Amino acid sequence: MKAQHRKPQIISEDTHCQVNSLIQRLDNVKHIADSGFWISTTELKLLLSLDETFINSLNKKVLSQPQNCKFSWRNFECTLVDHQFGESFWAINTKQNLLINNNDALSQTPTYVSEIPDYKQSTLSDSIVLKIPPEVEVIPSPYALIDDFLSASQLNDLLRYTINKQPDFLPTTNSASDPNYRRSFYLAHFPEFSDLMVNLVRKISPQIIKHLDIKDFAIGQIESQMTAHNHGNYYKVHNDNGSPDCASRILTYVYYYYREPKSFNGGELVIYDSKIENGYSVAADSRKVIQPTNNTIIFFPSHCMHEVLPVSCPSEYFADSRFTINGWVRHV
Ligand SMILES: O=C(O)CCC(=O)C(=O)O
Ligand SMILES: [Fe+2]
Repeated sequence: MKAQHRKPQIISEDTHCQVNSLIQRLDNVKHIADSGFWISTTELKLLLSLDETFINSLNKKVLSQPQNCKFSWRNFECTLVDHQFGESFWAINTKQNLLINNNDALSQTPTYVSEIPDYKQSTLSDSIVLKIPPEVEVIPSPYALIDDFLSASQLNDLLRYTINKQPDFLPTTNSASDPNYRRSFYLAHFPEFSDLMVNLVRKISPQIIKHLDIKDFAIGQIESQMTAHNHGNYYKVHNDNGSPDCASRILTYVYYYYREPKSFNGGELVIYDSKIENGYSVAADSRKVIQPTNNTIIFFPSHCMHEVLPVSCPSEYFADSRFTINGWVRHV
């Protein structure tokens, strides 16, 4: 069959205006969704150009079934969130994984999600049947990495110092009741290098705080510890400010170093994004995997869930360990 060539259609001025005003309207809705502002039913009617019949049925729904009262409009979801001064208020969310009957994709007819049966039972039929897997908002975890943090001679001295201190390293403990939560060794007292590291971290923290978009805070104490992860060592998923004595930790830093050539594998730092579950911030499925590269330092918010994957260090020599100086920037 011959390919059919069509003349390109010339878009009229009128169509052009309609397209522009549609884009403007969708942008406005997205703006409200992104800002998290609540809007009243009257404002919603204007914003989405909803007709009177729909608003009447929506108001009925609000009265009869205020829980889980939501409806879809294009790729947005409007959810009833509050009543104030006799007015209903709505939050708008952008839908992520929309599974939608294509015929309806352009329809502006809103659909009550609460009228749709169970998600699993839904089929794509002629009627408006929308999906909606339970939507979970994932909050990405930010981090900042700096390469070549110490000079070559500082790194060299630090390595020599660390290896000489092997007899003073102790097995780590953890506030979790599970004794298998963490396996590694630490040194609490190393003034020759903790002062150096804490001073550098104090100097750079204001920039990091800005970069990570962390709400500005007055920097107080900065803690530091030296750690060694050898064969089979790890640290399971945790955050660094979950117990009352750690609650003022805002920023975590981890400086990585080791003897070259590198004689271990694994030991990646995994930082999980967050999601809210039953009012608590928990680890989402999405994560960033950070290689513990020699002479790099990483910063991330202390509330983010993270873990250290198991280290394989065939020689089992202490000197071949994955070493860190890590710690926390507290608010005053
Ligand atoms: O060693 C690392 O990469 C992270 C260590 C850690 O999470 C901690 O000490 O709290
Ligand atoms: Fe940690």
